[in-house]
Amino acid sequence: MAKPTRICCIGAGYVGGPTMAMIALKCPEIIVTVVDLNESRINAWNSETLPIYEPGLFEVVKACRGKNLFFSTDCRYHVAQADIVFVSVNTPTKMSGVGAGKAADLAYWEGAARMIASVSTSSKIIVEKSTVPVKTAEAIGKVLRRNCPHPDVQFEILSNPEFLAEGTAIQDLTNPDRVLIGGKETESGRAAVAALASVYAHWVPAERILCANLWSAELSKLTANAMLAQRISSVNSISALCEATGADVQQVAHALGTDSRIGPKFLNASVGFGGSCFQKDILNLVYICESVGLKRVADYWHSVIQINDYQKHRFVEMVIGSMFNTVSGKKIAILGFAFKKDTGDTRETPAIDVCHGLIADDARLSIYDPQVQQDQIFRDLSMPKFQWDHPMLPNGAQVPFSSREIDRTVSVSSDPYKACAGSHALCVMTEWDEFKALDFDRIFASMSKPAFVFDGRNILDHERLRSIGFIVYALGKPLEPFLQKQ
Ligand SMILES: NC(=O)c1ccc[n+]([C@@H]2O[C@H](COP(=O)([O-])OP(=O)(O)OC[C@H]3O[C@@H](n4cnc5c(N)ncnc54)[C@H](O)[C@@H]3O)[C@@H](O)[C@H]2O)c1
Ligand SMILES: O=c1ccn([C@@H]2O[C@H](COP(=O)(O)OP(=O)(O)O[C@H]3O[C@H](CO)[C@@H](O)[C@H](O)[C@H]3O)[C@@H](O)[C@H]2O)c(=O)[nH]1
Repeated sequence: MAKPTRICCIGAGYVGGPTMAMIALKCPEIIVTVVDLNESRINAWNSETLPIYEPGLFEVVKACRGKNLFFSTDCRYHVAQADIVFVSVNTPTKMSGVGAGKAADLAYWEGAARMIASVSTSSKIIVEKSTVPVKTAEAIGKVLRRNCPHPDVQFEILSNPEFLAEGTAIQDLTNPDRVLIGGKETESGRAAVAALASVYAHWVPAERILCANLWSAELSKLTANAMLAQRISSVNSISALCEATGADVQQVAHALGTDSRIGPKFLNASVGFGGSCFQKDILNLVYICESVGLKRVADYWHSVIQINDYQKHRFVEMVIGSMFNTVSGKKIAILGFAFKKDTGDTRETPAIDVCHGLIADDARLSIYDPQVQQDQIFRDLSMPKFQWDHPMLPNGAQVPFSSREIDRTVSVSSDPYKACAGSHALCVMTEWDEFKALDFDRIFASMSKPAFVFDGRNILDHERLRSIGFIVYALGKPLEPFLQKQ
């Protein structure tokens, strides 16, 4: 293929929007259009308030929007025009039927493929940007070929998984560790890989553009997420042992991380990992292993999720146990609801499970997050698991708590001091920088006594808090006498 001049991306979400904005910024001669069925999302991309919060994103979008970057709901038209079609639709965990609770739901992907086939009158490169099970390209190829009415139209499918993390998307896209492109080992496959590589070559050094076969690229993405999550579960499991023995998980992690074979990143003990990817992708990996008869391998990766669930339960038990085994009727401030700092995304945030655990014990929660709105928090707390990633499905599955129960027990505050006033305890759920700068003398004075801090992210100055008078639980750190079981 000659140098691509028109790119269309199906799916204007956390991946499609930022990745296409970066391509448009770096490749001014390419027309990039991001399409989505969700009209309000597209309207937001065309407005001054983008649909996602991501540091630096607005500046990139503003620099190209209306020049070579466009957002539209006219999916069929823009796909038909494109040389390269990225598919960046959601691939959530299946909620029902075969593989429910584990397998990836490829319904959105298949819908996109059928649409591409039906509107294409010219050959195209189709790029899997979504995270998909290994061998998806084969299935999608069949859908494309069987549904396209024009026999001359050829589709070359590439796997080009995305490794950006939310909150640092623009940084990650500007300076990626690597760009991975998988393609068929045929002449046309290699040509397609070269065409896509030429897009990234506008700003990514050649040695960081890795080429692989299709199945290796697909599997690398699932494995990368599984291994990142595995590091967190490993250090989180050790955080429990630290509390039991008087070791300090941050000191242990530092000692481990200075071994150049281990490295220092992704060793921060936490209340648990969240986000739309880790759990979903590990469950998908587990399902694939089970499907090919590798039960021992499936069990190994499943244990990463089990430890993550254990960590969240352990945190709830610590809160309730420390507060004399009951939080019934007690106000507890929840600082942070997003799954990590610098994002407003709440998908699979550990805060949901912790809040549910506390509500089950009849606590009254007062939640503050600088980027998450009240309606989102209420939706998350009254929604069944996995429903968050099915934006187009009607409601219906069973909810853990009714909306009425959530209304009765939860309030959301736009001011952290109001959230904490009158509370018995505050729980740090997200590592927002602004929490470190709060006036804890003022907060302590406004709280019931004994006043507890449960730091699920280890971001606060625990010694200072103790000197103010707080009882402090710091995850994976030696327990102060008040918190030790007799
Ligand atoms: N969120 C991340 O940080 C991240 C990072 C790397 C990879 N991924 C993967 O990328 C994919 C997309 O993730 P996301 O977070 O951007 O999801 P998202 O839910 O934010 O966005 C997906 C968008 O696709 C749209 N869509 C679905 N079907 C469509 C169709 N047939 N036609 C047009 N639009 C359609 C939806 O309306 C939605 O706006 C997933 O497979 C995910 O696992 C996500
Ligand atoms: O040492 C750590 C690092 C992270 N986390 C938590 O792990 C979760 C995930 O964090 P992170 O990986 O930074 O964010 P994501 O946006 O979920 O990004 C992951 O998932 C994306 C989607 O597949 C991939 O593209 C990225 O490479 C991968 O890092 C969050 O809850 C973090 O708080 C920890 O608890 N301890």
